Amino acid sequence: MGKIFAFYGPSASGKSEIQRELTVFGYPKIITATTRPPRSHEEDGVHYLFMTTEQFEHALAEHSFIEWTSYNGNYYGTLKASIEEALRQDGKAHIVLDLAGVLALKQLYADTVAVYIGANISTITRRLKLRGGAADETESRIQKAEQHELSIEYTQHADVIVWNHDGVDFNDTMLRVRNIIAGNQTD
Ligand SMILES: Nc1ncnc2c1ncn2[C@@H]1O[C@H](COP(=O)(O)OP(=O)(O)OP(=O)(O)O)[C@@H](O)[C@H]1O
Ligand SMILES: Nc1nc2c(ncn2[C@@H]2O[C@H](COP(=O)(O)O)[C@@H](O)[C@H]2O)c(=O)[nH]1
Repeated sequence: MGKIFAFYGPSASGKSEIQRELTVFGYPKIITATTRPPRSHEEDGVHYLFMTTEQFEHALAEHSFIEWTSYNGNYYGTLKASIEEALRQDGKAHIVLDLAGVLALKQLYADTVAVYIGANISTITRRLKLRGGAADETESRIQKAEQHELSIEYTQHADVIVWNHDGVDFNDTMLRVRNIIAGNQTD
């Protein structure tokens, strides 16, 4: 049976970059679904399964998700089928969720490893402003980070914490993450 590494943390802490690198190293990514519009570089079936609200609500009515949430006015959810597929394989798969999603996954699959990817607020602010997009959404992401996602209440559920703010060499971040997945380091 496979094992799942669930990454969570504030916006722009580097979760997607880490996932991208892990797929290069052959670790399969579990793709979640969203109704958020794709960013300019994002592809359907690679970054997310991009759905219309109608498609998402239909899947919800069919009980296709093991968990789902609403964030900044968009739905996000984890398809039961994608988790089952990952677990059928013997390898180690990774997924990006919020804390509630991680806890829901852990409840179903107790050996899920929760990996918090953090970055300080100045890094988050800088990276989000660089990403561009709607100013009110950027502000909301910064506020969520400041008020919740950097708090001890949020980080305390992690099995392991990795800080990836400006000044941390991304190669070192990846080395740590790969060691965690290989089982060489858990704290
Ligand atoms: N160690 C690092 N040093 C410098 N820049 C980084 C580092 N890690 C990630 N970044 C950059 O920060 C930006 C945000 O990263 P990424 O999209 O992976 O964050 P995220 O946590 O997935 O964000 P979100 O939850 O908002 O989707 C990207 O432009 C990425 O290239
Ligand atoms: N509970 C879930 N949270 C999810 C899922 N897919 C992504 N996310 C989280 O949503 C926010 C916003 O993501 P973004 O791509 O718009 O920046 C972030 O915290 C993700 O980790 C999911 O299926 N379930």
